[in-house]
Amino acid sequence: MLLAVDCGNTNTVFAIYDGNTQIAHWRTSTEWQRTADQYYVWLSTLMNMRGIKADITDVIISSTVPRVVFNLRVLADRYFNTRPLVVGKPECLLPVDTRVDSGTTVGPDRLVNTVAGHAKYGGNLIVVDFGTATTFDVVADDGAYVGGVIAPGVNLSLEALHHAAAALPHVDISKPQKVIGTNTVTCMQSGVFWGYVGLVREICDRIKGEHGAPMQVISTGGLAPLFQQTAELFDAFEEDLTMQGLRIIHEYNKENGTTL
Ligand SMILES: Nc1ncnc2c1ncn2[C@@H]1O[C@H](COP(=O)(O)OP(=O)(O)O)[C@@H](O)[C@H]1O
Ligand SMILES: CC(C)(COP(=O)(O)O)[C@@H](O)C(=O)NCCC(=O)O
Ligand SMILES: [K+]
Repeated sequence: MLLAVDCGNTNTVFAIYDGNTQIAHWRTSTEWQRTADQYYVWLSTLMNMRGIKADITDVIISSTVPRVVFNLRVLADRYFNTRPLVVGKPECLLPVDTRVDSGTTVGPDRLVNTVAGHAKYGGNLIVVDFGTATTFDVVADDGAYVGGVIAPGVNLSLEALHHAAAALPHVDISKPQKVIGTNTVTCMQSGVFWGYVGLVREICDRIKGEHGAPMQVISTGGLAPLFQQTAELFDAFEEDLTMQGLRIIHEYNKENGTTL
């Protein structure tokens, strides 16, 4: 079985695959200090609760937080006796090209989203991932990652207002019924929610204009369901695009004989 780990700046998701089938997934907060032993206690408890036998033979990791990779490597080595594939490392092959400025780093989550988007929807895509940051990944006709956009995340924007202004409280995001807020909380929610709807629409329109071919827009990430209610922004919603991509990349490396 495969253990796939998608580590974002806020949350880390672990998923277990038996072949192409996802058997379970669990989410924990991202903390670079967490040790391999701590991960294992947490993971094995959840696996036992679901009656999943721990016959993990392979591990694949995508992490936007470089520091957590060390302990995840130890987890794979100590408890599953395997060397993990780490997306972004030279030994991890990708089934798509990356065409960006030389010497630049692309977030592994964006590469993984590109792979999954291409596998399911072909080329000419914009993948919008509502995570800690909101990323727009542009997938070319042939499935290559050719760049994109990084915008401050939805919760990050609300937190920034709260931290910078003494009278603005911590507010959870939700879709306000009206644009005109009648109290501080609904004013802030309106600014971020409707501001975000505008941001997504404008960025996608401009990407489509520059790209010069019709494109499909796919949404994913923790806060994507919130914007799914504004249906006209997206052609499709994928709950776990990054996980799907990790499974595909693992399979690709197996088929292409990567020995780890
Ligand atoms: N179901 C949810 N409801 C509300 N907020 C959520 C939900 N899931 C995730 N979030 C929040 O959305 C943001 C992005 O989450 P996530 O996609 O897990 O981020 P990342 O991949 O960057 O770690 C975080 O601020 C997180 O707290
Ligand atoms: C843009 C990101 C911070 C998004 O991370 P996330 O919101 O998933 O935690 C991450 O993809 C990253 O660190 N990227 C490196 C720079 C780049 O992709 O160009
Ligand atoms: K993201």
